[in-house]
Amino acid sequence: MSERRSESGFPVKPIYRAEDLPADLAERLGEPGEYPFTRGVYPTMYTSRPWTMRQYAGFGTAAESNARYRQLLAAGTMGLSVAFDLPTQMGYDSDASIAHGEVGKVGVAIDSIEDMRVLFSEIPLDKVSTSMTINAPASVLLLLYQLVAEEHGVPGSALSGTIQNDILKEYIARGTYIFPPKPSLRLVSDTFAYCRKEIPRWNTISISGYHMAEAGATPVQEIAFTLANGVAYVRAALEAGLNVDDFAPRLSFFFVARTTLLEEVAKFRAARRIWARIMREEFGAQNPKSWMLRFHTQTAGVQLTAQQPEVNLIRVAVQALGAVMGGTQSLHTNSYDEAIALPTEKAARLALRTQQVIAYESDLTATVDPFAGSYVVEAMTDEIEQAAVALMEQVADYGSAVEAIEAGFQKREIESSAYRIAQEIDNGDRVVVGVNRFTLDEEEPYEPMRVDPAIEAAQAARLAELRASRDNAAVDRALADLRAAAEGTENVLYPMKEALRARATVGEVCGALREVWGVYRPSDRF
Ligand SMILES: C[C@H](C(=O)O)C(=O)SCCNC(=O)CCNC(=O)[C@H](O)C(C)(C)COP(=O)(O)OP(=O)(O)OC[C@H]1O[C@@H](n2cnc3c(N)ncnc32)[C@H](O)[C@@H]1OP(=O)(O)O
Repeated sequence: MSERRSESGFPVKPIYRAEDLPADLAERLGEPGEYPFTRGVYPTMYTSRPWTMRQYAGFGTAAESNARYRQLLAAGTMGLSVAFDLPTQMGYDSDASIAHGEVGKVGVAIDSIEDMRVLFSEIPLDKVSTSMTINAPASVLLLLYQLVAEEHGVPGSALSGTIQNDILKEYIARGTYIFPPKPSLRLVSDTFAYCRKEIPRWNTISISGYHMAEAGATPVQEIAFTLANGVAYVRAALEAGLNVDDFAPRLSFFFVARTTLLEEVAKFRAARRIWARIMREEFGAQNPKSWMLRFHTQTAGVQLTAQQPEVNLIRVAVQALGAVMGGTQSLHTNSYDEAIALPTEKAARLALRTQQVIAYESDLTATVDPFAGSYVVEAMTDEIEQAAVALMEQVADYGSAVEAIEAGFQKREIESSAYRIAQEIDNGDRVVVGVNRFTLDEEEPYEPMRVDPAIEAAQAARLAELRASRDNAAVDRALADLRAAAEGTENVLYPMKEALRARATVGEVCGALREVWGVYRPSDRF
């Protein structure tokens, strides 16, 4: 049999022994909840509270998504995770010509405070933590959330949640960027500063490797490029005059969980250790919370198959086990039909049930970091750590993650990994059950859920009504204030909030910033 290799490309030995453990294992491990956090960020981990079960959802109108969130909460989900449609993610209103055909497709369409009000209607914002997958316009959606919470009588100090707000990986892998890197990083730093004062429990960013992994990154590339982006955000915030311990405790991360469970557990442990060291040693952070890498995990969508979709239930369970054994803080388990279309209600429920079985029927919440001391997992943790640190040094050789992005480095590296994976699937070296082995002659029919195309017209009508009923002169004045702040150095979130309160739309606010900051055009070196 040919030599087995891990996803990161290292040989995997048939047997690991005590001699594979480092001599200083105890030091590398530390205690749970203590530096370097190899064993997890909290001393008690799931023995006192399981991870947050947080299912990413959103489609169609705000009213439809609100109904799905309430179903999820009733089914036992512990936090919300909002998916926005592409026009919202790109900072365009539903009636913009560029939005045509995309309204409400991959997430919910949000144009103004009026949609946001509907989205969170009858949801207790002082109790539920809400994650919003929004990047270039992250500050805009966060302020809309805060405005709606204030209407519910919930102050910013009582809000908890996360905005993805990770623009650098958009340039590398996800694609929903608007502005060039420099003003984008300024917007990120402004958001850090704003949240520290106004919404102190908010996780201001979710520095994400997930999308790079979906694009083909290996586990080592995933954590190295993500942590390198993290370093770039920290530097930008320091350059903007913030103190490291004032914002670092609220940085969070987001990774994938693949079916290669052992390597994934090692990856999570290695990532925690690298980040702790960088924050303490390189940036001199004093607050232990600044050293903690807290992360959300999503099971690997790219590994799901349209063929025999029920098999995905099994894949997701294996992937979720890896996330839990790796110490995730929050988890989304994919629905088995996600490779085909938006999840149906039943599929979404089953995905959540997968987490509940792990949390409440298995013994994984009874003890912390079950793989500690495992010959293979400890060896893999060290191996991934070393390789990721070496790759981060390659990024640093460009100056920072930003210059490496501009030179196309991360994208090229990820693409060559993706090519290797595709070749292995094609030639059968990589087994994908139901696709290149154990196939059926005829697939069973499956009825996917579809979004009603009529919602585009409905959103456009709502917008026309909004523009007719608001004080447009007040909106223009507020947008002028926002532009002035963007031209200067004042924190843009304060005038932005006033514009949104006056019912400026997401598209208008982003449009005002586009006028000042311009838009990013990727170099053709990619
Ligand atoms: C693919 C798709 C796309 O491309 O469109 C996407 O991107 S989907 C992307 C979707 N992304 C997401 O959904 C991101 C989700 N991310 C998050 O929720 C956050 O960033 C997170 C990873 C830090 C998790 O936050 P969380 O609130 O759920 O969980 P935490 O671990 O912070 O726990 C909540 C509170 O309980 C406390 N707590 C928890 N466990 C313990 C314990 N064992 N002992 C003591 N305290 C504990 C924490 O300190 C915290 O309090 P306190 O707050 O007071 O400290």
